[in-house]
Amino acid sequence: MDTISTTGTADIGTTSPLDDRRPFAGRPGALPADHPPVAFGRIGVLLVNLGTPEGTDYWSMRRYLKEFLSDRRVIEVPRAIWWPLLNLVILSRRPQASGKAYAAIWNHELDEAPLRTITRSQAEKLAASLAAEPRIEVDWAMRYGMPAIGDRLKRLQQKGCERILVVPLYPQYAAATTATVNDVAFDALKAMRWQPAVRTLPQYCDDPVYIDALANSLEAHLAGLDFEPEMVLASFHGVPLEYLQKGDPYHCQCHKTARLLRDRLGWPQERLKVTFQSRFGRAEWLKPYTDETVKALARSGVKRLAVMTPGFVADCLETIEEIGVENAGYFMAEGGEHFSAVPCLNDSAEGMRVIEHVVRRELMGWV
Ligand SMILES: C=CC1=C(C)c2cc3[nH]c(cc4nc(cc5[nH]c(cc1n2)c(C)c5CCC(=O)O)C(CCC(=O)O)=C4C)c(C)c3C=C
Ligand SMILES: [Fe+2]
Ligand SMILES: [Fe+2]
Repeated sequence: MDTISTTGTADIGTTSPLDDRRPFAGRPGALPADHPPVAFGRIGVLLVNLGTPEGTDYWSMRRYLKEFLSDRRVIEVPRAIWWPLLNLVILSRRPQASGKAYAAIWNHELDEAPLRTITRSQAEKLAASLAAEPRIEVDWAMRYGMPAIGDRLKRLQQKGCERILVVPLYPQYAAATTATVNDVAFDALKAMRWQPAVRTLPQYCDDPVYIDALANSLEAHLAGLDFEPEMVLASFHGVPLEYLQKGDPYHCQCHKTARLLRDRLGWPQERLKVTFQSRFGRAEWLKPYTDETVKALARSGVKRLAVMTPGFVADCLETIEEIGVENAGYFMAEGGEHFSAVPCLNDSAEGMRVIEHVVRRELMGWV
C-alpha cells in the first residue's frame, strides 16, 4: 500500500516543493503577503497501532507473538526467567490457541486482521481530510509485524518530509504501548545521517473531542439496542499491577477517561464501571478484571449489560472476540439475558474527528 498523498501527486523525491503559502498566516511570525515563495519541507504523519499476525497459521502467529512478547517494554520479567518460558512453553502452545481466535475474526476479503483494515482506512481518511494542506503526507505502520515503523519513516523522508509526527494510536499512555512505538521510531532515526525532525503524539485521554466522540458513539449505540442496559462497563486492556507501582500513568489515565465520560453523559458512578481485560500469565494485573466482573454481575442478577472499550482506537481481537464473544458467553452462562459490545470509534466520522483533531493540535507551528 503506497503512502497516502494528500496532494494526489506521485513521489516528489527528496527536494522540497516550492510552496508560496504563508506559514503562520495571521499569527506572529507570519511572512508578509509580498514575500517571495519560500521552500518548506513536507510534513509526514505516521499513524501507528499495535500490529497483527500476517496469517492465522502456526508460523505466522509464532513470528508475531515472538516479536511482541520479546519486547522488554511489554514483558519486564528478567530475561533469564522469560526466555526459556517464552521459547519452550508459550511459543509452543499459544500460536495455535491465538490463531484460532484470530481465524474467528479474520477479514477474509482482504486476507488480513481487522486492526490492519481499520488502521489503513484511518490513514486514508485522515489524508483525505488533510488534503487542503498539500505539504502533508500520511502513512501508517505497525509496532509488531508489517508495515514496519522504520521502513515507513524512511519512505516519508524519501518523499521529502523533513518533519514527521509519529502518532501512537493509544489515548492512554502506557510504556507497553506508546513508549515502545516511540522507542522503535527513535531506533530508526539512530541509523540516519540526515534525520527528519520528529514529534510524538502524547496521550489524549482527557481531550474533550475524544470524550465527546465516545459519548456520542455510546449514546447512538444504546439508542439502537432493543434493550436498555442496566449498566455499562468501560473495559480497558490491562497491564501487570507492578507497572502501575513502578509509576506508569496508564491506570490513572483510564480512570480519568471514564470519569470525564461519565460527567459528559451526566451518569452516576455506578452506571459506568471501569474494568481491565486481556490479562496474561499468573501475575496480578490491574483490577477489577473484566471477565470476573461480567460473571459477578450476571450472578448478582444483572440481566442487561453493555461493554465499551474506550482505550482501543480500532476493533481487534481483544474487542471483537474477547468482549463480543468470550465475555458475552460468560454473561449468558451466568444468567444474563442481553449483552452488547459497543464498537470502537474505528474510522467512523466520530473516530476520524478525534484523530484529525489530535493530529492537527500536534502539528501546530509546523503547519
Ligand atoms: C503479555 C503482556 C501484554 C501486555 C502488557 C499488553 C498490553 C497492552 N496491549 C494493548 C493492546 C492490544 N493487545 C493486543 C493483543 C495482545 N496483547 C498481548 C499481550 C499484552 N498486551 C498478546 C499476547 C496479544 C495477542 C493476542 C493473544 O495472543 O492474546 C491487541 C490486538 C491485536 C490484534 O491484532 O487484534 C491490542 C490492540 C494495550 C492497549 C496494552 C496496554 C495498555
Ligand atoms: Fe495486548
Ligand atoms: Fe485477549
